[in-house]
Amino acid sequence: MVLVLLSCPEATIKRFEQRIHSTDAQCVAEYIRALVLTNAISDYLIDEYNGKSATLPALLEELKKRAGGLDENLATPGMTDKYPLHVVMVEGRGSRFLKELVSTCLLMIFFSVMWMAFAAFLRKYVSNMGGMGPSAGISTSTAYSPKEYSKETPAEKNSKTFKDVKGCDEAKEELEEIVEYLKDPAKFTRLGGKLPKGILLTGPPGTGKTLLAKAVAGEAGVPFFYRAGSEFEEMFVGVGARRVRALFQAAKKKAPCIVFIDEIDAVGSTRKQWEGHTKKTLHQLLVEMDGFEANEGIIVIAATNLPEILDPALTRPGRFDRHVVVTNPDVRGRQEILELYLHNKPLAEDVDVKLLARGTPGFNGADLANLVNMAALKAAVEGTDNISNSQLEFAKDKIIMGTERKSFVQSEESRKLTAYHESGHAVVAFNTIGAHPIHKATITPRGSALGMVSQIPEKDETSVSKIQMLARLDVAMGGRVAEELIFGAEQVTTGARSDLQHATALARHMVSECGMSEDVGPIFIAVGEQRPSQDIQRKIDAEVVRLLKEAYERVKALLKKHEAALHALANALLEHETLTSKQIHQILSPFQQADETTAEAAG
Ligand SMILES: Nc1ncnc2c1ncn2[C@@H]1O[C@H](COP(=O)(O)OP(=O)(O)OP(=O)(O)O)[C@@H](O)[C@H]1O
Ligand SMILES: [Zn+2]
Repeated sequence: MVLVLLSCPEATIKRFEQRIHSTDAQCVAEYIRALVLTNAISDYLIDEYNGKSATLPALLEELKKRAGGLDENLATPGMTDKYPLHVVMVEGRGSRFLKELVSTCLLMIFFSVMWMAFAAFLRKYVSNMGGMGPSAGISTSTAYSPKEYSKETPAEKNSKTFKDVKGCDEAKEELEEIVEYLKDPAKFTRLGGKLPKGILLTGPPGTGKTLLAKAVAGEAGVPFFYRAGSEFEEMFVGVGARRVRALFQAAKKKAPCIVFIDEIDAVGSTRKQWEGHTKKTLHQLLVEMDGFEANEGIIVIAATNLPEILDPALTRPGRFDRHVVVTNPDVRGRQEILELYLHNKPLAEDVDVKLLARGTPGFNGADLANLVNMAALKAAVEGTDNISNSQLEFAKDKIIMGTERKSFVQSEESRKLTAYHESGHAVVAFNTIGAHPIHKATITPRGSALGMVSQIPEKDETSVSKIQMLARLDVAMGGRVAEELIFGAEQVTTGARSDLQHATALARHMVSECGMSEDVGPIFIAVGEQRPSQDIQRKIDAEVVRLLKEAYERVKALLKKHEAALHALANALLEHETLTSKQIHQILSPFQQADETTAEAAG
């Protein structure tokens, strides 16, 4: 039942007479009450009685009493506000009307919202096209129009300088000249200087290419226009080209300035030529590059991780003809980057940035920034006043291996097996000439690994000797051999899969790429490239197997000899879970000394 409060008796009358609500007794009563309140009852009665209204006053009196009590003024027009009429709508035709009303309203609202959303989408899309012109009736001031670009003067906002980029001194040196030019183009060209229009920064992701481009703009104090190549990619033909045009129009107004196009391979790759609109975008970019003089004060810097797939048209003289390589930082660079991000953070006494830099080979600038950030978060969560070595180590391991799986329940046998496996790697590394020093061993599961032994090279390696390669093979075998030695050949697990994968790849590399097998000879056969003859392939396979088997045998002999050390280390790992390089040395050194004295005694 729905109760509706109406202060308008006319509506009640109308609705009753249109028979759109129930006609049960209660409703009839309300109808009559409304008739009385509006004085319409008199007309009604006159009609009913064919104009005979003799009985009217009496009847009226009676109805008035029933409808509104005995108030004399009740039927007076204008009193309805004082006496609002409550209409009771009973389930049935009345409620159906209400339902219809509500559903019609809802439908109307739904369609209006849909229409508005569609209109907004259309507006945004069309305006993104970079200006259909006022004839289209849509504003051209979009994120990509020259107007917006010129509003964007990041010279003030972009406070990056060369001080914020570490570990790529050579790249910085090469860009120094550009900074000098941008500071005062007139002076530079007066002295006969000639500059490239376009510079291509190449190198792996996260090495600071974007940062470097920003620093050039920051050093010279000129505006920096940033666009990612993918932003020029659009569904509609011509949109990308228009955006390129808008970008250069804006840049010309702000010269001297830097235009930076990140991931230029998104528009300039040879692999995308079949896509018509990408071709148009690339063409527009070439037109723009050719369209300004080298001394106009615009330097276009583009970045890519994949220079080899770039369309040669882009790298032709007069376009991106200067290439600057930004490499992953070496150990000194890593230390500088770590110091840069750590300098404003409180550090515990035990933090050794140099060691941390040594322990992060392969990390790029972005990884190192991330490492420091993660360690700071960890310190905050643990509520310590400063960042400690263990927090930095935690962050490093997390980046290398994924998150520690502390909640992971491991059976005691599995823990024991992991402890011997990792100790196997460590004991071999400790006793093999050419192996990297051990940095840490742990049996805390992390990512997909149940444990790990990490080694740190003493310095960055540019080339690796055969003896070092063989040592790596041996260390990789250490885990599996220890499992077999302690638990028996039947009990070995799949845990050594990645060790074997690594060892096999290494052996193949030695044989087919580094000329480290006499049988195969000094030949280079890159995987997947020219197919060697079947004869050579057979030899390579045989040599790979031989190297692996020999390593296996060497390690077996070594671990048998050092079995006591293996037990000691495994037990320590089971007890402490993680051992530092110092602890490992303390455990293993006495055994080594004992071996030496027995050897001397025997000799
Ligand atoms: N050499 C470096 N010195 C200082 N910080 C760096 C360096 N390299 C990277 N970073 C940090 O990593 C972040 C990401 O680097 P950036 O975006 O410049 O790398 P990129 O080479 O352009 O990567 P991508 O190729 O993925 O675009 C930077 O904002 C900065 O915090
Ligand atoms: Zn292993």
